[in-house]
Amino acid sequence: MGLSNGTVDTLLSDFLRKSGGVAVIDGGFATELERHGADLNDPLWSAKCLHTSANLVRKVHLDYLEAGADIIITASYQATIQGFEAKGFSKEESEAMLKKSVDIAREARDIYYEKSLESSRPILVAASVGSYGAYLADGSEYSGDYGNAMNLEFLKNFHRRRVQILAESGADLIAFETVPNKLEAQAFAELLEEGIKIPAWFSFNSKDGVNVVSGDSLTECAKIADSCKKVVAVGINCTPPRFISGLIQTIKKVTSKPILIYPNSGETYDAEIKQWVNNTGVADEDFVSYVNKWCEIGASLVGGCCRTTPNTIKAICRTLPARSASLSL
Ligand code: MET
Ligand SMILES: [Zn+2]
Repeated sequence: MGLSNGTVDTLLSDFLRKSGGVAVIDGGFATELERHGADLNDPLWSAKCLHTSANLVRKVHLDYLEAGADIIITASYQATIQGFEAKGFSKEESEAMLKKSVDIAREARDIYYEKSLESSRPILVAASVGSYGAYLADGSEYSGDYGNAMNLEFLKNFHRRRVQILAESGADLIAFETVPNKLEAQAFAELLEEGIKIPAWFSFNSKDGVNVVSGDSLTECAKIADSCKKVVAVGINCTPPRFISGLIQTIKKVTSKPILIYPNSGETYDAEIKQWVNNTGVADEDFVSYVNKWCEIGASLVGGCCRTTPNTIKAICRTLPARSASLSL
C-alpha cells in the first residue's frame, strides 16, 4: 500500500487528500545518522552509509515513519555515480548503490506496515537528488556559485544517468533538494522532460529570506518548477524557519502547485570547519510554533531538514489538527 495507482498528475493530489490535506515529510537524515554515531566527514556524506551501514539507514527511515512521517527521503542526496567512482567503485557498483538507496527506504516502509497497527496510512518514498554543489562537498550548495564557466549542458550531463536510475528504481517521486540556483533548476526541469516517468518536487534553499542562496530570484526559480509538468510540488528546504513565511508568499504568487516546506533548525553550516554553528537554532517547540502558520498561508507538505530529528517530526504531527486527531497521544 502507500502507492496510489494515479498518474504523474494525480499521485500527489491523491496522496494529499488521503493525508487530510497536509502531509508530513521526514526530518534531517544525515543529522540522524550522525546522532547514531555515523562519521559523515566524507565527500559522499550520508550516502557513505549506503555502503557501510545499510542497517542504520533503514533504521533511520523507520524511526521517521514511527515519528509520523508520510514521506521518507532516500539517502541518495550526495550519492552520485561520479562520487562513488572517485571512491573506487565501478560504474555498475555505483549505479547499484543509487538503486539500493531506494530499496532500503522501501524495505523500511514494508517493515513499518507489517509492524504498525495503523492500517493504511499512505507513505511515499522520495528519491533524493542533491545539487552539483552537494557533490562538490565544498559548501557550494549553500552559495550556489559554480563559477562563470558553468553551463546548462554540463549540469544536465552531470545528473542525467543518476536521475534516470532513481526514476526507474521503484521510488514514488524524485525530490530535487536544496537547489541553489536557477541554472540547476532549469537543468532538472529539462532532464525530467527526457522521458522520466515519475513526478518530482523542486525544493530550493535561501539564506536571506528573499532569494535562493545564489542570489537568483526565487520567483524565477519557482516559475521554472511551475512550468514543468512533471513537477508536482515546489518549496523550500534547509533554510532557517524564520524566513519560511515570506518565502511561501513569494512562491504562491507564481504557482498553484502544492508548496512543501522542510526547514533546518535555524543553525548555520560553516563549510570551512564542516560543522553546524549552533548558536542560532530554534528548539523543537519553537520550530513547531511556526507550522500551523505555514499551513495557513499555503504549505501542504511540512517536515524538517538538517539538525531536525524524529522528535521534531513528532512535534509537527502533534500540532497539525488533522493529524493530532488521529494520534492517540
Ligand atoms: N535529505 C537530506 C538530508 O536530510 C537533505 C540535506 S540538505 C543539506 O540529509
Ligand atoms: Zn538540510
